Amino acid sequence: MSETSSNEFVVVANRLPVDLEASPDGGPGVWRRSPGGLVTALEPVLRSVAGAWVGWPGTPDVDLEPFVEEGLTLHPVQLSEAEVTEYYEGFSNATLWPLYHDAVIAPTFDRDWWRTYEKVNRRFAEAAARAAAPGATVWVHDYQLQLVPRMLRDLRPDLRIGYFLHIPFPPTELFLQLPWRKEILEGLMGADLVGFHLPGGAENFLYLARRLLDLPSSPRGTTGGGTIDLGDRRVRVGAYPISIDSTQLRDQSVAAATKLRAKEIRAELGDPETILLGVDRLDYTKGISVRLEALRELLVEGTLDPEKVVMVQLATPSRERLSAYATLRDDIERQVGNINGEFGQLGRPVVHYLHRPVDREELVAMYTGADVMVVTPFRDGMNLVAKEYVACHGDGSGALVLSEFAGAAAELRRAHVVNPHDLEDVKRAVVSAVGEERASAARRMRSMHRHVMTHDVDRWANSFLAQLTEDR
Ligand SMILES: O=P(O)(O)OC[C@H]1O[C@H](O[C@H]2O[C@H](CO)[C@@H](O)[C@H](O)[C@H]2O)[C@H](O)[C@@H](O)[C@@H]1O
Ligand SMILES: Cc1cn([C@@H]2O[C@H](COP(=O)(O)OP(=O)(O)O)[C@@H](O)[C@H]2O)c(=O)[nH]c1=O
Repeated sequence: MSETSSNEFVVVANRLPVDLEASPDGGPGVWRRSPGGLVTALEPVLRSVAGAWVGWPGTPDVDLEPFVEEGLTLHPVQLSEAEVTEYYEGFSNATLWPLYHDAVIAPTFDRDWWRTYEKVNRRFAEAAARAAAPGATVWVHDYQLQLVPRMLRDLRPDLRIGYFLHIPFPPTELFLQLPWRKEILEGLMGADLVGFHLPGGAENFLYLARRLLDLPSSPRGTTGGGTIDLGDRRVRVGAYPISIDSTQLRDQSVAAATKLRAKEIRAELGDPETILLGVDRLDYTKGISVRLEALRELLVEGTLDPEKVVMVQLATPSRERLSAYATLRDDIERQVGNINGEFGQLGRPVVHYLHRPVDREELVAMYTGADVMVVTPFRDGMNLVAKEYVACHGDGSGALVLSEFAGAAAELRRAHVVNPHDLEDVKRAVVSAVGEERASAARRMRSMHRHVMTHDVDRWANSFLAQLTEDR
């Protein structure tokens, strides 16, 4: 243990909240906000307790000392180019990511990738062990680091260790395909508390612990959770649906500057009657192609009028060196081109597509100005975008089309819920969201807004951490 470690609360995640973007001329590089919902959710939580964050700075082969960024102590973990290929792009994002998302594409099982995953998980565990004060609380996050809880406990039995999975925990028959299924479960069993977004994830985990590790559990509460007795200690398991900084978003959405920008955006889009909005990382789990195809068919049939409807699709670049992501980009851009070629006018495309990250201010203005938010993932752990849109519509305006396979659908029940595998269902939901009578649409939105305002990210973190730090 390092003599200087003084952090009472440490978060361990694959990425730091900021990414170092290498400079093409070999200069010092630029720090940018990291992509994805994990950072959106965790950053305000960690800032409020002035904790430390252990993670990869997003660029290979950079050796950095711990540093402080706006009150947060960041502990960079170095990864080589080969480790990025095998641990991050390989085992994390071409094995676990597709397998845990219902095998939407076929997962690859590669023994070298697995060995690198183990090696890198050990490095994260060692970095966390160095960063944590005696008796500290360490919160490990997500599928990239499932072996860390066990490794960290072996190094530092004095710590209290929590683990949270941000993506779905898969149906048991899919998890059973994994050649390293026992090792993963044993890795997670190093935690005092293992958390999932949904009760179904907790139930699947408890079933697999019984079946593969012969560890029976006693049920706890009514949300699929339970307790596994290991003899010398207990592992608690439960569901903790993540959320957003709802108050911050609500307040930002009603600020004069946001309202003005939302109006400007509508004008820049030609003041159409209806703006549909999609906001995603460019990922094959997000179902972007389905909503574009639904739009195309509705235009072909004449159900939607290209003079009156515009769609904005933001697609942040993601995992671009993986072939599945490169192919997806080509496919989406072809679909956008086809719709605009067929239905756009000079200077007035029907689909406005941006393949770059959009900053928070602009994003909130887009949420505020959009009439219908379309969220159609084939599978998604939570989908914070859906909650962010709802937080921005406290006045009852707007409508949400939401896949039943996003974690958020368990809470946002008054959305226009769709099965993204059923194109007719997606079309029906878009039409009903566009055409719904105002008073009825406002009742739906207000009810979802109340839920998001009372179930925010602080509530998520507090409920997890209260359980974690309760007497063992
Ligand atoms: O780090 P990347 O490979 O660029 O990916 C970005 C993040 O994507 C995933 O986010 C998930 O977490 C969200 C918050 O809990 C959740 O709403 C969403 O459904 C998930 O997909 C991934 O789990 C993170 O580790 C990545 O950082
Ligand atoms: C496209 C885009 C998104 N964001 C922010 O990213 C996260 C996305 O979180 P979510 O849970 O919906 O999904 P993943 O974690 O990516 O799987 C959300 O907070 C968005 O506001 C952004 O800031 N800028 C963008 O252009």
